[in-house]
Amino acid sequence: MIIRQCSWRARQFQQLWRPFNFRNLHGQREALEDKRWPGWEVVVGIEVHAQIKSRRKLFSDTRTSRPGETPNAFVSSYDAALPGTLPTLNPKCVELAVRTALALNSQIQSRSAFDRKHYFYSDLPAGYQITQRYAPLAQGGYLRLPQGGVNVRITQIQLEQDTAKSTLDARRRVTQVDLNRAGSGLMEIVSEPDMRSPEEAGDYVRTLQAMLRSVGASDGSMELGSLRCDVNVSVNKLGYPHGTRCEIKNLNSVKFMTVAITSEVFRHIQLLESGQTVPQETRGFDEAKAETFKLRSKEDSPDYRYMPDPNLPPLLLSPEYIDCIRKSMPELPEATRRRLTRMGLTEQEAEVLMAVDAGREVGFDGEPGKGAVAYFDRLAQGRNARTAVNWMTHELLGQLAARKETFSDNPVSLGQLGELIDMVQSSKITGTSGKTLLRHIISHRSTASPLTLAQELSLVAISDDDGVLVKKWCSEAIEALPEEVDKVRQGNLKVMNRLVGKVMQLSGGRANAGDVRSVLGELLQ
Ligand SMILES: Nc1ncnc2c1ncn2[C@@H]1O[C@H](COP(=O)(O)OP(=O)(O)OP(=O)(O)O)[C@@H](O)[C@H]1O
Ligand SMILES: [Mg+2]
Ligand SMILES: [Mg+2]
Repeated sequence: MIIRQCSWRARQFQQLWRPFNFRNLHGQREALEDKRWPGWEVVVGIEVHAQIKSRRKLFSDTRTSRPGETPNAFVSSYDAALPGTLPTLNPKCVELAVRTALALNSQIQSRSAFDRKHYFYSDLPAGYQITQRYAPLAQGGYLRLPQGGVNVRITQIQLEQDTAKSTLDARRRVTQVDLNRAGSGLMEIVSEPDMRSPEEAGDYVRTLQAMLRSVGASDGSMELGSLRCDVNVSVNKLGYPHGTRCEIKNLNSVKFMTVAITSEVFRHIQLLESGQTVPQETRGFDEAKAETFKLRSKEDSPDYRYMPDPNLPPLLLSPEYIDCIRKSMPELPEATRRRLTRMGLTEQEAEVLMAVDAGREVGFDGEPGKGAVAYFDRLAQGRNARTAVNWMTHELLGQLAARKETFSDNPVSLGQLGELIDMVQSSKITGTSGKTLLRHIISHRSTASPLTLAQELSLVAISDDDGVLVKKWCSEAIEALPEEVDKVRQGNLKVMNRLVGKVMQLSGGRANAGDVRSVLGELLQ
């Protein structure tokens, strides 16, 4: 009885401490030595700006645009900051930010508020950006990294406006401004300085990307600019307090981010080892040189003159509203992984489906996008999950990859692949014919039913109840390949595959490989 009580208490204690299980009593992570910089500890904190995947902008009902669309085509008078225009908050943006906060175990504030952050730059028509620096939408929380099981704590999640895009034309000495992006919704997700290596920072961003996509909040693409990271880096001697941070801006891939952190770490160590101090700076990253460069020092940093926005009332969220969103939350990556393996998929197969899913574009305003996991779920309904995953990963994804196409180009409807699998399972067509049929559907972008196509392409399995046809093809194969026959008779059973292949060729892929093997076996005895 006592033992049971103890283990119950231990479990409770463990659960209570789970978010902080890699920390000491001061809430800090235990320092680990890294061979690349012995004696030093690296500290990274990341500010992520994720574009909210909403149809409309944050405070106007103008459509959001993609990079590459006609410049200045999606701009309302509010987005251009014409005098007299007023903001109206888009509830879809709030909903997607709340989903994100729930997924990050963050406390959603029943009252949050909007501030103006002032600075003058060509990409900011109003001269200020509306943000939530002082009373953010959500505070606290953590993201669990699958590799190593580290929890990165979240400081806060705030809603804010995106800026316009300015491009410098050096030859003509002009700056061109495209207001399409101005006023689109962003979430700033600020992490605590909890990461301890460039690789861990990379894991954090990748895990966050997958989470944002799974809840439908953002496309989360660094390459396309829908996810932008400001990375804060500092170093300190092991066991000492954190050093001075430098913030690196404008990194457009996870790979460059890890390279930038590594080079920044060595720069800090070099400064400190030569007896200098690290000045707090904002820095850029030169991809060609793989090193960071100074943009501005802390002293030059602008005074943003924050003030509450007088045109926007506080944002009040009721517990009922938050509960309603909690109940309609899409499945998070960790839960998907668990569910798929419980369905009988190997971890590797689950990873393949989820990696394909992670690369997808999400739907607008939280609508489900065209995901590989959702496709698989419906394909597996009423069918064997293993059969479904084999067809989906090896055949469908395999054939698409061979054509250098991705799952978002997939022309095979769920109905078509389902029917095709059922035809193979009920031996209406052979597995080989099924693959041929799939290749035909993909290459011709055919929308016809697989049964009709199988008839047109003469792929329907032969009705050979007494096995006369199979026997005939087997005898022909034996006659055509005497050398192989000798080898099989001498006990080299691997060569049997060549005979089976020959029969398949003679039958146009319509013979059943199992039947062929047994008939060949009988004839060669
Ligand atoms: N010593 C440190 N080393 C590395 N990162 C740090 C350190 N101290 C703080 N950070 C990180 O720096 C970031 C600070 O972001 P925050 O948005 O609060 O402020 P900011 O960068 O001053 O403002 P802005 O949003 O205008 O860029 C956080 O992600 C935090 O974890
Ligand atoms: Mg910030
Ligand atoms: Mg910052």
